[in-house]
Amino acid sequence: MDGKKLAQEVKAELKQRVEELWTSKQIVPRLAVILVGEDPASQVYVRNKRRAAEKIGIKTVDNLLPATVSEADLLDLIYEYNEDPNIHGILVQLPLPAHIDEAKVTHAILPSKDVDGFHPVNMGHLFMNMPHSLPCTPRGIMELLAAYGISPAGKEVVIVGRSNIVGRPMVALMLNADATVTVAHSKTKDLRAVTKRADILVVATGRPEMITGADIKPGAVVIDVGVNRLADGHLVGDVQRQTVEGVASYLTPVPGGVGPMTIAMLMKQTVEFAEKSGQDGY
Ligand SMILES: Nc1nc(=O)c2c([nH]1)NC[C@@H]1CN(c3ccc(C(=O)N[C@@H](CCC(=O)O)C(=O)O)cc3)C=[N+]21
Ligand SMILES: [Mg+2]
Repeated sequence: MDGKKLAQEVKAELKQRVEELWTSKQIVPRLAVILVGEDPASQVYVRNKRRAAEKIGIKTVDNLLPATVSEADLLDLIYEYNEDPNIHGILVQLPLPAHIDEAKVTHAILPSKDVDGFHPVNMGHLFMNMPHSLPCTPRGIMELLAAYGISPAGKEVVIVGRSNIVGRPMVALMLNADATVTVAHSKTKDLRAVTKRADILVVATGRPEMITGADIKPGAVVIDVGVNRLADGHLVGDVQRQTVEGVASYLTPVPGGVGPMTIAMLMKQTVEFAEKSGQDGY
């Protein structure tokens, strides 16, 4: 499944919506991005986001804060953006340094500006099937499936990983799409028995190539969320491509699968927030 190509199509559509927003309301979508410290992987993502935004016509306001920044100063910056009517979305790149409480920071973002969908209010709305903002990676996966004509309705969906960023919101999205959902994780007893049941398998563990051809049902759709940089510099997913390719009906590549869709969904959500701006709260 070609996430890179679909992401390009999504971004081309967004560019048009951004132009229309300017023509009709003179609004330019603005996204505040906050990156703390100098983690090289995070810098790559922030750069990719900025590049994508520029092409679409979204303005990004980048904040590169030193790893030593205090939690209080970081919170103050978020409060400023919360109040600023020209900022439609706020993204704090995770992970944060150990001395900063990630929950406190993500909960400080106004839910209506929470482009990542990590705020408990947004997570709660998502689980009740009345979403305002959706976590970008799970949303990107749903759009990828839809683009390939794969409906989760009535399917056995197995999600490996239970993170707040991917696994848990993925449960809600799949349930909202009428799938039968199972979540496996590091304490699951017979992982292979569980993954082999899946019609659609979503793997988000951060463990390089942990899922092999022997772990999946023939014809399964396999979504690989992993982005693992190996010591030799090359990138692998959580799924072993060589052994899974021949068994699965569809597989998302790494790179070029879920990653580009994540960025496209971040852009989409920013545009949606800008389109809603000025309307009554939600
Ligand atoms: N608040 C927050 N929101 C996030 O959405 C968020 C975050 N923090 N912290 C880090 C993770 C990771 N993440 C990725 C996004 C795009 C690619 C991506 O585009 N990957 C390319 C390859 C890029 C490369 O070469 O390294 C691909 O898969 O083709 C990867 C990873 C978003 N995250
Ligand atoms: Mg885990």
